[in-house]
Amino acid sequence: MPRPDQILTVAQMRAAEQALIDGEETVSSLMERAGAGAADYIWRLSAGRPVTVLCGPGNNGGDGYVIARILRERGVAVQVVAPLEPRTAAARAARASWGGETVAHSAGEVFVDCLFGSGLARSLDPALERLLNDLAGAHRLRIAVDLPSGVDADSGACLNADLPVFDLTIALGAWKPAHWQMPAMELMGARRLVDIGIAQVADAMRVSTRPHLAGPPMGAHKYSRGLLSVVGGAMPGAAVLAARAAQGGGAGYVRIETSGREGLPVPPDIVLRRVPTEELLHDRWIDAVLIGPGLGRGSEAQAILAAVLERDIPTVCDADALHLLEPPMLQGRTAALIVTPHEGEREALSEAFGVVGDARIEEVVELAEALSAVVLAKGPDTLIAAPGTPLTFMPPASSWLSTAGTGDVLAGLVASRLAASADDPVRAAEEACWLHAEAARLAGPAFSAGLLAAHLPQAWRAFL
Ligand SMILES: NC(=O)C1=CN([C@@H]2O[C@H](COP(=O)(O)OP(=O)(O)OC[C@H]3O[C@@H](n4cnc5c(N)ncnc54)[C@H](O)[C@@H]3O)[C@@H](O)[C@H]2O)[C@@H](O)CC1
Ligand SMILES: [K+]
Repeated sequence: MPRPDQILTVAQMRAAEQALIDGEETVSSLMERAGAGAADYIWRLSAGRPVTVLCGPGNNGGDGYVIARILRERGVAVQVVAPLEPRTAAARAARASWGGETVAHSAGEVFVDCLFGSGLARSLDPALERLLNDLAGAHRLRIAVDLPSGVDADSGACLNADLPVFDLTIALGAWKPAHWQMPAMELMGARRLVDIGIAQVADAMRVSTRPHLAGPPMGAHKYSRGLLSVVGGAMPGAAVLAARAAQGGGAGYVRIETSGREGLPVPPDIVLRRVPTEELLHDRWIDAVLIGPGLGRGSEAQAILAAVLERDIPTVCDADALHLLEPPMLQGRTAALIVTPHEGEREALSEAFGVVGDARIEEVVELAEALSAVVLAKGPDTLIAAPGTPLTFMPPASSWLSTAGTGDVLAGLVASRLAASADDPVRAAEEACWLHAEAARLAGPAFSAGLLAAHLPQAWRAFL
């Protein structure tokens, strides 16, 4: 049985389809199944309203003719707009079985985009781009089949500057990377998947599914639930915020260690340890370390980072630490390392570690290899990469997370989950993202980072 969370590149999708065609299936039988699955969604959503289907020259267009035929059989008034003749045998057969006329333009209620799917090879020429936008603008409800036309399936790039936004995108057979990547994701509206019998592909990428988190067992104590040290630096507020979040992430014992002298607004339930740099983390019970939020970027900060990494304890590096990290600091390390860069930090890391990829997805994967670390590349389309492990895509979270300090909260959460389960850093990163997203949902619109952290205890309820 395929997992509904698998994400396939165009090449993997073609190979998986070919495997079915080498068996009992034909392109036409797959097209019939894909079209029927999409037609079901469209029929429900159109609720008796007339439907316009825009059909392109390839098999995505073929799906469109199947959808048009099935909707007409169910009594829906259907118009087909076909600016290009079908070019594949299966699409020609689907057009023949539709049998109806085609029109040059249509306006009304429901628009279905079957112009191009995963076979899009270049940007839409101006006439097609205009037609697509005109039709989308002339209908109330917009549905894209497999992918919105104009989107590159593998990278999530938009090949045209001006593409319409859809209410629903119906993915066929399996998710493609574009379904979970910006900027394409922003065009898709809600996403639904139609199963057409594609098998599970070995080493397929996946979209993260909601985890189940266990509460502490009956015999738990603060050390068994994980001891986390947050290393403070020049700007102590960020470390305190991260430590607050870490408490909400489930670690049993969260402390801040600092070699600085600055006054820290540390709440009474977070232990503060002031020690010289060479004595940082001198406690064999420490399960995980977080370093970076508020660390600073000077030579002192760099010395602290080097000393911390040398301790070879499971570590999360965020913020300033990502600008200071250099290959020699990781030599000889065996403990887990998680880095949590946003776009700018990821670019800095790529430069420091000599990583050059063609696209974000490849670059994140290569960065994980170069660092021998889990890379949590955060943003509206967060990716989690680890050496030798298929890439994980996180479903999008609230866009209200785009405010100062939410990265410190996420770093605290990742470190907290790592302290609780250092044997599986990918899982720790994933769990942290889910808690972060759920807390954002609960905190409502326009929240501050502090309020986000304050909602973590309630966020847990969604995963217990
Ligand atoms: N291959 C299969 O077995 C199945 C494919 N399915 C559908 O088929 C789609 C993929 O089919 P195709 O590979 O035919 O791809 P498309 O339907 O996306 O179209 C590709 C065709 O358009 C041309 N083309 C690409 N970019 C163009 C541009 N900018 N302007 C003008 N022409 C352009 C290509 O040369 C090719 O002829 C999927 O997205 C899905 O909707 C489904 O029917 C299920 C079965
Ligand atoms: K499409």
